[in-house]
Amino acid sequence: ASAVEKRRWTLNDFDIGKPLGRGKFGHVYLAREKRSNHIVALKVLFKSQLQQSQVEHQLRREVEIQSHLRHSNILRLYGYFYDQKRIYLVLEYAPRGELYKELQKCKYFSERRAATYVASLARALIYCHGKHVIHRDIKPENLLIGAQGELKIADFGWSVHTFNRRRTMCGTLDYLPPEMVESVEHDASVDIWSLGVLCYEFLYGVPPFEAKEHSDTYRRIVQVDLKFPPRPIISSTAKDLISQMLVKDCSQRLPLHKVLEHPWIVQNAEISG
Ligand SMILES: Nc1ncnc(NCCc2cnc(NC(=O)Nc3cccc(C(F)(F)F)c3)s2)c1Br
Repeated sequence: ASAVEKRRWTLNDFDIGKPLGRGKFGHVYLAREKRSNHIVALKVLFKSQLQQSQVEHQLRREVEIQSHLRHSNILRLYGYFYDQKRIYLVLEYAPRGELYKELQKCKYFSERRAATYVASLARALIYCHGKHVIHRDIKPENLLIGAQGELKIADFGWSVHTFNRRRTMCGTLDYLPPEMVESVEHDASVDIWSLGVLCYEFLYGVPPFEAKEHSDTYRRIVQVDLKFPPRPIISSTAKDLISQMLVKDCSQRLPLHKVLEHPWIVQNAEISG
């Protein structure tokens, strides 16, 4: 099918299909752009809800940032349009759906599958950081699976250009590095921390600093209270990589290109085409 051409879309340009999922701000539907017959995902957001949450500027930033990103492990945002009450995001469709559902189903991933995902995310983040974009919200809920089983980072609603540092708190605390939890200056290395949290959760099925109370999670993060459970049995090289990413001092975290050279990744990640 021809690329989804950029033009002033209206809802009439699409045939709407089944619901794909629901996010905090709205539902996502499978859709087909009539002219190109291109299958897309259409996220429907209510203006009223965006206004009362005062996040319009974040949405504008997401559309702006995404219009410059082209990477096989980043879900495309082709464009947007709006009507009286709603804003519609025209997104690349990820045929194998949401990673967090896959993780719930499998409980945890094999070391090969986890390393393959971590390697593709590291490559996508190297690409983003090269364009001075930090995602800041890397977590299973924002990861989708493409037709060949490859990971796609989605939802740049919390991303920023690195020259302006933001201290906005977002969503679950689990993935936030100490400097964001303590609301101090932060830079691209926040994504390295979140990748370390993700790697741990891929292998154990739970994030490393999970606790019943918010305040306990907060304390475990700022103290980097990192413990590896006895089950499932995980290689020492995997634990070594995680320990080099979950470091309080953001300048001491393993740089993303070193993540790709780490023995655990080299020995376990399937090289994608
Ligand atoms: N199988 C699938 N294939 C493709 N997509 C699927 N789901 C949608 C994934 C998304 C990609 N990008 C997104 N972006 C936002 O939601 N942005 C957003 C929304 C509200 C407020 C804000 C803000 F204002 F707070 F920034 C920003 S959701 C699924 Br399931």
